[in-house]
Amino acid sequence: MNLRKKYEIPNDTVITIAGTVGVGKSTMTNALANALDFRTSFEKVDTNPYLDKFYNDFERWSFHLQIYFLAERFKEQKRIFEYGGGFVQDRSIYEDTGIFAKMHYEKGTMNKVDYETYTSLFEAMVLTPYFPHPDLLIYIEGSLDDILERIQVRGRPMEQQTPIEYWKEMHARYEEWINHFNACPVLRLNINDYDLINNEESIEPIVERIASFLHQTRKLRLKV
Ligand SMILES: Nc1ncnc2c1ncn2[C@@H]1O[C@H](COP(=O)(O)OP(=O)(O)O)[C@@H](O)[C@H]1O
Ligand SMILES: Nc1ncnc2c1ncn2[C@H]1C[C@H](O)[C@@H](COP(=O)(O)O)O1
Repeated sequence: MNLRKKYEIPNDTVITIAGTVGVGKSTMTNALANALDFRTSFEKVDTNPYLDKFYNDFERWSFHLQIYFLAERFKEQKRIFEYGGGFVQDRSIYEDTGIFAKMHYEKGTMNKVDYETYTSLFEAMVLTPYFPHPDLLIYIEGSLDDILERIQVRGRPMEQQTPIEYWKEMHARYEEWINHFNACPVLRLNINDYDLINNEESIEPIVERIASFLHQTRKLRLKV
């Protein structure tokens, strides 16, 4: 059944899914798009020409990778706009700068000049009135241990071989980042509160929460 109609979710809605690597964004993107009959926008991991190289040598490839991701996400943003919304997006553009680029700069694996070049490009592209922000960002959170286990189970060698310290640092940064994020409304979900793998039905209460959240934020926006 199309839950979008049941819960009166506008068909131009754009939902973006945020959260650390392995937390379950792609799984949520598929389940939600399926339930709402929306299109999906995924990060391309297998065809990314820099990702493997990046995991082997952060310093050498972090700038190239950030530019690649920025270009890819911007193209996706354009596609979403051209369709007039009705999308679930796997990972937000805000995480590229707020988590990844910042972390690599602060940890010394991206140099200052590259970081400044990247952030000025990001700001020119994203921090403009012409850039449409999503209607909702769903932030998925879970314990570090659960996430490390998921990374192992999923089995991308480049991630499995990365030291745990990297994921620990990222996990802590995500908590800090989401507590200050204000580019669009945020709905937080904990991975212990649903199980999309073993119980497909568990998407419905999530859709219900999304609907009530969207109706509230849209009403609030109409009032101001
Ligand atoms: N609710 C869940 N319960 C158990 N495992 C899950 C759940 N959601 C996702 N996973 C598993 O966790 C791993 C990472 O999920 P994925 O959606 O690829 O994460 P992300 O896109 O955030 O990196 C995958 O192996 C996936 O099957
Ligand atoms: N902006 C990014 N910088 C570095 N690495 C990134 C960035 N965006 C995604 N990634 C990596 C992290 C994962 O290894 C893959 C896919 O992410 P996932 O959270 O599994 O969807 O790309």
